[in-house]
Amino acid sequence: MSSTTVAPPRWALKAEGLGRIYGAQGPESLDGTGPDFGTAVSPATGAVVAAWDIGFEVEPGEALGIIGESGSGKSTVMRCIAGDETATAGRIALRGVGHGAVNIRELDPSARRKLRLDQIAVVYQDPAAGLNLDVTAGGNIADPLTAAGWRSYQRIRDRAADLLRRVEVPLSRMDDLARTFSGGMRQRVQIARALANEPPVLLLDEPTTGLDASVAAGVLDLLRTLLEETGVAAVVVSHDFGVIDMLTRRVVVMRHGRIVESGLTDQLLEDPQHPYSQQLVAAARG
Ligand SMILES: Nc1ncnc2c1ncn2[C@@H]1O[C@H](COP(=O)(O)OP(=O)(O)OP(=O)(O)O)[C@@H](O)[C@H]1O
Repeated sequence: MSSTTVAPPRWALKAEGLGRIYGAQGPESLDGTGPDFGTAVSPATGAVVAAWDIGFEVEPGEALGIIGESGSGKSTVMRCIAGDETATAGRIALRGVGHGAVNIRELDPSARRKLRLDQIAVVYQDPAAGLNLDVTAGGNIADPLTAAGWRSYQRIRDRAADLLRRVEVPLSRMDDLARTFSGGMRQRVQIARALANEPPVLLLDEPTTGLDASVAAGVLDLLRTLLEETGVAAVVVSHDFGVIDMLTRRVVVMRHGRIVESGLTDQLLEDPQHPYSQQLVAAARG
């Protein structure tokens, strides 16, 4: 008897031909845009081709970096994967959804929102985007747990305490409002909340950009440890090669909405091929 069972893919997240155009859709908006033309704005229609033909795979336990200057489209890619906005082209698949056979871009909004409970978590640059500052640290972590069906008050509290311990926030602060926390502490609570339901995919958008250098270094250290320990598939968006170097194994370089180069982070830092990557690496070296 033949079996039609499909083996699950190795990757946890795959993007293929992903695109997001603001304004008129269609080929006439693509012409004259991208790195070769030095602009993401269509000369014909004025549409902004924020991201086009973006593709990559991320395996469990692996972190992929997306680097590029402001406006290159990296946050757009992340927001399309997170479901914060809708891609206008391409395919996004998760191993945890139909063994990767479903294009989650085509799910209805409520099914898409549900993925944020147990499949994809996001850490935003601004902790206020990922936390309710008028709720306690413990309450912020309890939120995704109760949304995912946790009911026992004690179990939720124990889990929140566990997570706070992991991100090195003193347990004595568990019942304080997030608003009373420093920037670095808020970011740690946001990370704890993102990890609460053990999502297979974690998206980090400039996770340390708003922090003082010494505080950022501590958060980066924590993230590196957590990425190693949890086996999560992570995408790290940053304009800073220091962050990408510390957290990721592979990287894609974006400019004017397109990928101009991709490869192993170490190799790309050592020997960038595209002139734009060379420029970014030279800038990072000071
Ligand atoms: N809602 C929108 N409407 C029109 N254009 C937009 C919108 N959001 C983003 N863009 C444009 O899309 C392009 C890519 O923006 P995006 O935020 O993804 O870049 P980025 O590389 O993440 O930059 P930054 O680091 O500054 O956030 C930019 O030209 C931006 O102006």
